[in-house]
Amino acid sequence: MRHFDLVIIGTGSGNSIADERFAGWNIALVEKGVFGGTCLNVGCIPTKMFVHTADVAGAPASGARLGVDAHLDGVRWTDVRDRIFGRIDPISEGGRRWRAEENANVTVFAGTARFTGPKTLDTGTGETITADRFVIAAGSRPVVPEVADIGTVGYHTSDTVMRLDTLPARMTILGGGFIAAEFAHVFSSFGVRVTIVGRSDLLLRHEDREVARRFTRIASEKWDVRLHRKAVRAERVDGVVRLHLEGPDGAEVVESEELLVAVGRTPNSDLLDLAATGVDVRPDGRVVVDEHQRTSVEGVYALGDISSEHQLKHVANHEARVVQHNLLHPDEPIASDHRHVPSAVFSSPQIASVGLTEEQAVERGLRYVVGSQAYASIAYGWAMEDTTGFAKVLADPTTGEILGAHVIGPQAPTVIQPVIQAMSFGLDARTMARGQYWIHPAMPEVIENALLNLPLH
Ligand SMILES: Cc1cc2nc3c(=O)[nH]c(=O)nc-3n(C[C@H](O)[C@H](O)[C@H](O)COP(=O)(O)OP(=O)(O)OC[C@H]3O[C@@H](n4cnc5c(N)ncnc54)[C@H](O)[C@@H]3O)c2cc1C
Ligand SMILES: NC(=O)c1ccc[n+]([C@@H]2O[C@H](COP(=O)([O-])OP(=O)(O)OC[C@H]3O[C@@H](n4cnc5c(N)ncnc54)[C@H](O)[C@@H]3O)[C@@H](O)[C@H]2O)c1
Repeated sequence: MRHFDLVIIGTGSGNSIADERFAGWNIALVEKGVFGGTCLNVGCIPTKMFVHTADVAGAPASGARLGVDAHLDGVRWTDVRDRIFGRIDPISEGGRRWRAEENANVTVFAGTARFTGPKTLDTGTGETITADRFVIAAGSRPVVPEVADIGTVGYHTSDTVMRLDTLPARMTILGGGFIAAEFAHVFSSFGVRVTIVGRSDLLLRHEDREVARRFTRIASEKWDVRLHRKAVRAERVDGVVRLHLEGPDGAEVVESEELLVAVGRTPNSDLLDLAATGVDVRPDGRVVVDEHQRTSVEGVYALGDISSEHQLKHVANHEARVVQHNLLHPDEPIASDHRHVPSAVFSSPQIASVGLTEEQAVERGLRYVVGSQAYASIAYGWAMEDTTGFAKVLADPTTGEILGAHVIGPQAPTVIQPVIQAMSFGLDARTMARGQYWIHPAMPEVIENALLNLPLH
């Protein structure tokens, strides 16, 4: 049985660990799918390439009210798709080849890994290996809900929907979270009629409620948004998917050519037989790790979607850097910093968030004040004639410590970054607002004004 210094399971964020400092280590990489993981192949990167294209496709429609009459002649779907994956696929293949052929100390196994004993791994290629150390970076996969006959209709998930052969006339999206919001924007901008079916009362319900309400209202004006619905059965009749729902008004059916399932992602821990090596797993499937990303077994680390409460690439990258350090310096381990994890939804409008929502501040019994600012009342937002965007900041009324920030509107993921910086480095709201120049008339003035509007003592 071959023995390695280190085995890394998953080539998403795990693939970044083995840099030149590991040149003297004998390393195995095990990957069951496409090299490079979710973000590169089916996640952040292609979705944002589609989102940018959708923003361009949507621009003519928004020009008329500013006096610019433009017309969208069409979207060449297969050209868009092939341009995007024509750029992505070679990166994935190049990364695989580099590891497999040019890294003398790395062996790549193309198989589904599974533990068969303590620090003993079946690589799924016919070879079982052992190692002193393991990194479990096997990510997550889309959940498919229990809806009768859903398996028979040829539904899509985010793994497959970006490679459709043709654009459907209509698309039903089951789920009301990140993926639903982003793909609704993409496909509707390309001319697809979108219906979103959600279980709860709001889209993006984990966002600050005011933001989720605003987004749900805007979404309902563009898309057919059906909330408080339970999908009970699916069927495909003459090429049309019929999704049977139960809702406040009883039974109803939504018809479309394609169904996209986007109801969350589950950690891939169940594929790994982790009990065989003694690694503890939570009831929700996440691998248990401490602040140093160490699992319950000495020398075995986990990172990213398989262990984190945040299924976000910047978190997985951060944790990979922590694991990298701790592998090299096990006696001086560093801890992951999960204090202020931001996130963004690249829909239309865009949303960004960091820290506590108002609901979380209430739940925790914290004293807080809110400063809000509409985009319409800062110069650039006014110039754009934006009518729906706003930023809100939550702070401690006495110390001015920033507790959270939520932005919905143009460039939200960029506009929020100074608040992430302030929170990370302990800058209070007053100092942040007054202690620096804010370029006039730039979009971050929406943050400056939200800070100035905080009723601090
Ligand atoms: C559509 C979509 C859009 C997204 N957009 C964003 C975004 O804009 N911003 C953001 O921050 N995050 C985004 N995310 C989330 C982000 O992609 C993930 O949080 C991140 O990629 C997780 O990285 P990871 O390394 O933990 O897992 P992954 O990148 O998923 O890597 C895990 C790898 O392990 C492999 N694997 C699994 N099981 C086994 C096994 N048993 N044996 C061998 N190999 C195995 C998998 O094939 C996979 O390649 C998006 C996700 C999706 C689905
Ligand atoms: N921009 C980004 O950072 C980005 C983009 C896409 C995905 N992601 C990551 O990927 C994860 C998965 O995305 P997602 O949108 O699938 O999950 P999500 O957790 O964001 O949203 C899932 C939604 O589906 C709803 N739902 C669950 N079961 C349902 C059912 N049976 N019927 C109808 N609705 C149901 C939930 O209430 C929730 O609103 C996200 O949580 C996020 O961490 C991030």
